[in-house]
Amino acid sequence: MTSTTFNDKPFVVRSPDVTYTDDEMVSKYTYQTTLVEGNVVTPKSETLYFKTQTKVPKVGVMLVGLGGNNGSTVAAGILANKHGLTWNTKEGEKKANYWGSLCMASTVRLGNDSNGNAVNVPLRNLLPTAHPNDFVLGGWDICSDNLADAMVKASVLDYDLQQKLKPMMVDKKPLPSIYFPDFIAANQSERADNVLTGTKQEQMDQIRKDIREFKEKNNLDKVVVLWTANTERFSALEPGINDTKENILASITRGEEEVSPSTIFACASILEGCSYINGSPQNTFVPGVIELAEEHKVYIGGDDFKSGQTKMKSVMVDFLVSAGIKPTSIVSYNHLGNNDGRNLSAPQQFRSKEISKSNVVDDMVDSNKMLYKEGEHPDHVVVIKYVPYVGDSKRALDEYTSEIFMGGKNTISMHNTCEDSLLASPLIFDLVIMAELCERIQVKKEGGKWEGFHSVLSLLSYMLKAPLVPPGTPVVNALFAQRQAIINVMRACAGLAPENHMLLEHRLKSEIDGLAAGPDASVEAPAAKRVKA
Ligand SMILES: NC(=O)c1ccc[n+]([C@@H]2O[C@H](COP(=O)([O-])OP(=O)(O)OC[C@H]3O[C@@H](n4cnc5c(N)ncnc54)[C@H](O)[C@@H]3O)[C@@H](O)[C@H]2O)c1
Ligand SMILES: O=P([O-])([O-])O[C@@H]1[C@@H](O)[C@H](O)[C@@H](O)[C@H](O)[C@@H]1O
Repeated sequence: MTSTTFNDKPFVVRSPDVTYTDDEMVSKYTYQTTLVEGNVVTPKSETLYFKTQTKVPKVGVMLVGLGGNNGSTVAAGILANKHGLTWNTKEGEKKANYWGSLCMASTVRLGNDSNGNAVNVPLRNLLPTAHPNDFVLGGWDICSDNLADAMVKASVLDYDLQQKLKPMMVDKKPLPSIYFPDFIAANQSERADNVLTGTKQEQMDQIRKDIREFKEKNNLDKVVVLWTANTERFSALEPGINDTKENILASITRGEEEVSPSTIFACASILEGCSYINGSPQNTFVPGVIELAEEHKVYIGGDDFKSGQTKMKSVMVDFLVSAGIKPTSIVSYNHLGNNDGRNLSAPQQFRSKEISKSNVVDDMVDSNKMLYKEGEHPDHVVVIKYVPYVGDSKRALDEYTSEIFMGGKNTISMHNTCEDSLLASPLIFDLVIMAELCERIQVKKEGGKWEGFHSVLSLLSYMLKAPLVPPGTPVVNALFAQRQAIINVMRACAGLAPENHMLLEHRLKSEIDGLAAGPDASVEAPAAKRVKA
């Protein structure tokens, strides 16, 4: 009976297709796909080379909305883990961890040992990745509260832990931010005491200056900027205003009304060469911003953290449809009482969220034309109510009704208490870790030139409700397909075949050669050292 083993040490790949130097690794990879033309199917393969810079840089993270529930919880989480804090609760002592982070707390099957046992490793060990404990955190908020007060106001963390963290957070204050009242709920105005003034151009220039000064003051190799501020209303897409990179920058210079704070933050980040990630549902990435990112070869990713209720929906619908069961009605209700919920109680902000929560089933439904006719889709309703008493502890109630064999019906009802910030904060770590890693990866074809991924970093989709993808490419929402994409790209960079789950070595009568340990299994992996990028 084989079993699984766990190994958290960095590994070295012994292969003629993988070379290591002091600061990079290069893998030769055969990328295999299948071309379908009518009823003719042709296996295709292309030789690609992946080059990964293996020295982990010093990373700064600047959060827009640093003083919010997510922002203050991210700050608290890093400090608690960095200092190895424990704290008392009525259930006993708790210890800081990064649970809920794909990179920091999930494992992947690396392969089998010579006895056929599966060897599982931390996902983050597939390649050298940044560690959140090493992140230098900063950012902006329209509210001037210091992070200790913000943490208390958020009421997310246990009291004893808050008490231990307060001294470390009381001197941390968000930078003043861009505030255009029309883009978020009017009920947010009372907290807007930390705002920039001046023209839109002057405010963008200030944000750019903030990024440069933060990088210089902390001796950083790079900065990643991430929006976890309030959900904005959608921006109207207007030719001449935000349709091209030239027009969006000219619109900012002219002070066009329709340019949102989040779009200005995105442009500022791109112009400073910083990856920018949108954790909220608004359409920050108007066409002009995407063009600007492509021109500057900067990564952008979004939209809207996929943290709890929607994450479960992307699993449930994938399970049902891939089992040949036809969901016909999906009703998603939740109530929450945090400031996010308060902002979402306004119609335009709710509409932004309704869109991102609704589109998550489209790809799975479209994939099965045996269940759904062209254009047919389940009834799908999203309801969000603001109930102050429950705070950050969002209560999600979902009902999935499906048609099954021979006219039967199946109904699945679910109650899911999502501690929203404790589920979203680990995703913020993952988004930054993966965006930073992708900045260190280049790909080329045989005889081609090295280049990065497309500026729209769709590999981040696992963490997001409404994945932004390169124009004209497919959106994948199925959660485990998204996870496997991350794993297999990391495996390709390491020179390893994609995980195919076939396990033929356990399914055939005869042994499969090549499983035995190689001539020198004691080769040490090159230690990943942080130096200036
Ligand atoms: N599980 C989750 O928590 C989850 C999941 C998906 C998406 N989101 C989104 O993440 C965002 C943050 O969620 P939260 O619970 O932390 O909300 P929050 O209201 O507690 O925090 C938002 C913060 O942004 C600040 N802010 C608003 N406009 C700003 C601006 N222009 N510049 C800088 N700061 C600004 C607010 O003052 C506040 O401190 C929301 O848009 C929410 O929809 C949250
Ligand atoms: O849990 P999830 O669906 O991924 O995401 C959450 C929503 O359920 C909730 O309604 C909203 O207030 C949060 O901002 C977040 O978007």
